[in-house]
Amino acid sequence: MRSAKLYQYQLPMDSGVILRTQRLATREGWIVELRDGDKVGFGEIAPLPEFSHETVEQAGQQAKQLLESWIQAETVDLSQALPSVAFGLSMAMLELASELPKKGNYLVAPLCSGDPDDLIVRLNEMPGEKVAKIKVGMYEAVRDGIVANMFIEAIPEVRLRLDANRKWTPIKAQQFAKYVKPEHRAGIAFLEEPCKTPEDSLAFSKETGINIAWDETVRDEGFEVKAEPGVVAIIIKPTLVGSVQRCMDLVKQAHAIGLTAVISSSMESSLGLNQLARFAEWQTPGVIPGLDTMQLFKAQLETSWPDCDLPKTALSDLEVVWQK
Ligand SMILES: O=C(O)CCC(=O)c1ccccc1C(=O)O
Ligand SMILES: [Mg+2]
Repeated sequence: MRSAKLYQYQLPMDSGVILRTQRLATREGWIVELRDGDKVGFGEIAPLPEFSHETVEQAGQQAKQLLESWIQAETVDLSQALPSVAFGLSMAMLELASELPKKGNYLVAPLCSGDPDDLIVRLNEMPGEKVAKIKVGMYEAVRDGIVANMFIEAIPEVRLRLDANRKWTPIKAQQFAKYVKPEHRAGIAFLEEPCKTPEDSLAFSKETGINIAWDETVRDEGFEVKAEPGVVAIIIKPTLVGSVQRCMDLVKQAHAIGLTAVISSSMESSLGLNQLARFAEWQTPGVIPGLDTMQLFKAQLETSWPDCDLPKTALSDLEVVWQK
């Protein structure tokens, strides 16, 4: 006997969270709960403003329709579903089928969006591989180059993941590269999406010898995983990409040609983030995921994130907006 519930959540965010052009004061989304006999599975559907093409309302609408068919039918076709809906529902189905392993990779790449000194402290405390993620392209390219150089000099074994989110023109990207000494360029594991177009990013990598990774490009229409000079990784943000199956296909294709696949957050609540940590441990073992986004919230939801002291809202405190 199947039953399902859709909960609505709103969680307060840290005051400094800016997404592209807007401040994100509250994170909003839906949690699905699927039950079959004594089995249960949860999933989070949370379109990210400025990144997802669908709104929270559209995702909620579609989730209700698909839940309706899940109650009635054996299988539900998620191939045409909105990415956030496909991800949340497929994750709930995976958990319901007891196919999502319990063990998670909570050793995330510390994200530096503020004071570089904080990051130095966190990196020194980090066991094993010292991987950090730094946003670049927000201020002067020259400043970004100096910051990257400083990190590599301070922690010689560091593996930086820099993320320009397609902000630079070829000239700006060159200005950045000029400040990273050639002998330090290996300290950059990769630079995500340096330029406004993939072509410019490929040219940048060729000219500078700095490895790059695709993130936005993975979500471009017609994207295919292929070997390209200078490209070493693809970033997979499941909420923006789609179903668990689609994400697993991407990981498999990346591995087949020797690329690193990095599972990354789209600012899911602690419930969704925990599932991503489990998904990352399962699908990309040994690779540090990009999940250091709990610090951007002021509250957790249902599942605790390791070592996080933020107050927690239980699912039972949320409004159930649909159930069958
Ligand atoms: O990838 C990570 O390490 C953290 C997640 C992250 O950077 C991010 C999170 C939400 C939306 C966009 C981005 C981004 O890649 O810029
Ligand atoms: Mg990015």
